[in-house]
Amino acid sequence: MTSEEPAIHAEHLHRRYGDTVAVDDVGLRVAPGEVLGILGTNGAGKTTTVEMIAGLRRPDRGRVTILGLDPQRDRAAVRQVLGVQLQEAELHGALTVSELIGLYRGFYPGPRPSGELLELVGLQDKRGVRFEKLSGGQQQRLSIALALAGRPRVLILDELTTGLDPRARRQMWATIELLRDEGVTIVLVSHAMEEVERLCDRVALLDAGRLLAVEPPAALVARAGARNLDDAFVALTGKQLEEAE
Ligand SMILES: Nc1ncnc2c1ncn2[C@@H]1O[C@H](COP(=O)(O)OP(=O)(O)OP(=O)(O)O)[C@@H](O)[C@H]1O
Repeated sequence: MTSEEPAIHAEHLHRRYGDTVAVDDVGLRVAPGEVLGILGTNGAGKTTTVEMIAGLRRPDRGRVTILGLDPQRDRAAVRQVLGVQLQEAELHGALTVSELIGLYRGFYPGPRPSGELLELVGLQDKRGVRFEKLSGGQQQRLSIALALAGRPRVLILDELTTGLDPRARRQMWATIELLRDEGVTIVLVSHAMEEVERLCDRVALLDAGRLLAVEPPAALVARAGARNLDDAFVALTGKQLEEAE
């Protein structure tokens, strides 16, 4: 980490649902241009954490800034710099791919061209197809294109490639690499070790709402005395990470 201002700064985040403590005192600093992976078993608190970072869920305690802005208080300004793809996007099913892309591009002053967005997610030949007629994987790819419409400087992706076929998954990785080269700061919630090892500068390990470690993948493997990230995850959490396909 450098001493420059972090792109994302989360401090002491805490969130409870009834009796369940979903996120317990989580702090993260993500440097500009960094790709941070968030790994954890089902229910570890990954989605709640990224929703709080994105300003979509209010923390019970703690604070977040994105490029120095408060995602709750400075909503309009944050919307201009942040792209978010969440697990289950709710989009208007009767609108076509082109219409949805046009709608989202309209939110931003200098949006990415439609053709470029479609190419980034491999949906060039689906322009005229209604959202409800797309396959699950295609809907997911469209939600990623929509997250990229405003050329975000910070991007939050919740399970980027879960449910995608191998070809679409590789294409999505290439897209992330391209955005990384453009200097976009990316938070990537993932269940796929190969994805995390390939794309992420550091990995945040969440378990039962608590942050166990934030380190480069290789450092986590070394610290756990493991052979690979899979084994390191088991060694550090005592749990097996199920691949959510
Ligand atoms: N809206 C909600 N109401 C009640 N409990 C919730 C709600 N959302 C999440 N939880 C609980 O909070 C905990 C953390 O959930 P969260 O979705 O953040 O985990 P996750 O790591 O993203 O899980 P997954 O890998 O399954 O997506 C879980 O125990 C979950 O059951």
